[in-house]
Amino acid sequence: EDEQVKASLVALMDRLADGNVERNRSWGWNMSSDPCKDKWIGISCDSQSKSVRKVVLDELNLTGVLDIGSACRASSLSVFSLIQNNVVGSISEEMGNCKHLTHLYLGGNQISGHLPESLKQLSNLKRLDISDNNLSGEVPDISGISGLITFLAQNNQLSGEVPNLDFSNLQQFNISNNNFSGPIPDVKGRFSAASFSGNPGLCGELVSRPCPPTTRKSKDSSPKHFFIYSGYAVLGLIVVLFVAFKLASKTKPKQDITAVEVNTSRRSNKTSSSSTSNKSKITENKSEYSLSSVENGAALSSLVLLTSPTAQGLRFEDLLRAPAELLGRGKHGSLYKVKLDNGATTLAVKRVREWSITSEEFKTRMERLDQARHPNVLPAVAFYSSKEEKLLVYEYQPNGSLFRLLHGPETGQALDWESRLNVAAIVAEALAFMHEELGDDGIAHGNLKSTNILFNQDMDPCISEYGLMAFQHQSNNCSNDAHGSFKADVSGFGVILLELLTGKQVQANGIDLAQWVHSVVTEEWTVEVFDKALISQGASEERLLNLLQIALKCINPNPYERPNMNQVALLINTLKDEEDRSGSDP
Ligand SMILES: Nc1ncnc2c1ncn2[C@@H]1O[C@H](COP(=O)(O)OP(=O)(O)OP(=O)(O)O)[C@@H](O)[C@H]1O
Repeated sequence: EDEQVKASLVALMDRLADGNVERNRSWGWNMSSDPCKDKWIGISCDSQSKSVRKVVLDELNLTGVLDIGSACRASSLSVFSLIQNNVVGSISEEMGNCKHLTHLYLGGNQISGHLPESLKQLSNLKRLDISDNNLSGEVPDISGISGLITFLAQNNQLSGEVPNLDFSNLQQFNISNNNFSGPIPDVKGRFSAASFSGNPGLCGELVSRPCPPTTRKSKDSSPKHFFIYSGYAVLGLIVVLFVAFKLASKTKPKQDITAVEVNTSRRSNKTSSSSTSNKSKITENKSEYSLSSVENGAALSSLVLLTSPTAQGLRFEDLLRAPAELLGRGKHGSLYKVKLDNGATTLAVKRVREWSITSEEFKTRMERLDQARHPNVLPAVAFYSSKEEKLLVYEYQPNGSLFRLLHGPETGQALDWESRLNVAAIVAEALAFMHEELGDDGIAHGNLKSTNILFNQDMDPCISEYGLMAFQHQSNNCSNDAHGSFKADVSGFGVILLELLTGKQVQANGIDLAQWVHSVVTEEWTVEVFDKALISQGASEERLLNLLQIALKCINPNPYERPNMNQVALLINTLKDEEDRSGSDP
């Protein structure tokens, strides 16, 4: 397999160099040497598996033809960068092989032709830069690439409508100087006219050009579109009929998409009888579910379903009846893993005690949180509130927490430096987004720590339990206003960075991690701080130190001197970009 990877890379370089460039012998890139061991120029490898992770060939004056499909045969390739060469050719459909790509930088070349449909298969893509080329045609529908944060396509001849992207998630976006047409979508105030200028066919408030009412009509009336839309209509009808059939076959009338209240008092008798009849199935933790308010049939107690599709049709009695396994008892409550529909759906139910918040306030908070969506923040799917207790229902995340990955039985070996930096960047961005969205509402995370960073099915980190607890640490953070709770999140994030850098637990054998790091740094033994696994993997000491500096800023004892999360995210992203672009690191 290694030989095949090598052959693909050599083929890639043969076409890139294409006889125009006197291929320097010291570059490597030949069948008689090894891309990782012999450090071919522009190649970075995973230090453990010795597989090629990055190809960065920026500014080498390459003038040949791009065959990115070849590079993607190096199966674990995550970064491909070819900025500012004079490479020609087009991007082939074979790019669909690049499933692991997170960064694709092709800016400043002479690449022509259409963007291939296979672009949409790059589901892990975070940054795409195709700016300053000769690309034409429409951009394929890449709305399914949920984690995309950079889309730079300026200075091409691309046409069609503005790509349908999640603008609330994008950090960089530019399609200026192309031939895009039609209305500019709602960019959530994140981008200015400069990102759209030089496209005479675009209209909308942002470019001060009103959209003619016929823009869509004329397009939609073509026979092709008629058939497409009739197809959709028939499909929609089938779905509606299927849903109606499903709903009719259930005993209870069901809920609508948005927050629907299920009054538990009406079925309290059923609940108590069914919970008795199912006792044998339920683990010993079941007693934790015997919510007194439900048993008493309190009129206002209800399970509120939020907008997540997982919540649809969820009933309180289903939760009560299902087998529940206690996962942990934290400071603020207990957490249960609950399996529904014979294990087809697994939920995590958090039971919070002693939270002095009225049911009304709690409801407003939960609904506000439901509106602030970020792909790396786990939303609650439903909640329940009574005077005595609150329940929060989340989707169960099968891949454990950052705490487990760093300190669990499998140990932090599994997480190399690049992955740790990636986790830091993703969590920082997600937290910065939430702070921005919920700043006016004063809702911070309130309890940020590595057990609350969970890995989803794609092994992407997600912040869980956001806004679940009112701010708890005022006394340590000198402020008791909402501002203080955001600064406490920054400090919590700083401690997570320390865990990533040191591989050590926050509190071990009575030693506090932050204090320990401070003392080692003060005594100028800084390198001693870092996780030995990172050093032996050959992680760049300079970037380890840079991340440590950011962590120390975040945990500054004076909350007013801590940066805000936007600043932190920017610093970490810059660091990550440096790492991604560093062709020479091991
Ligand atoms: N949605 C989820 N899916 C899978 N595991 C989860 C989920 N939510 C929490 N966990 C894990 O369950 C365990 C217990 O969670 P819990 O929130 O009770 O603990 P904690 O975060 O240590 O405490 P607390 O949040 O109360 O301070 C933790 O290891 C956490 O990582």
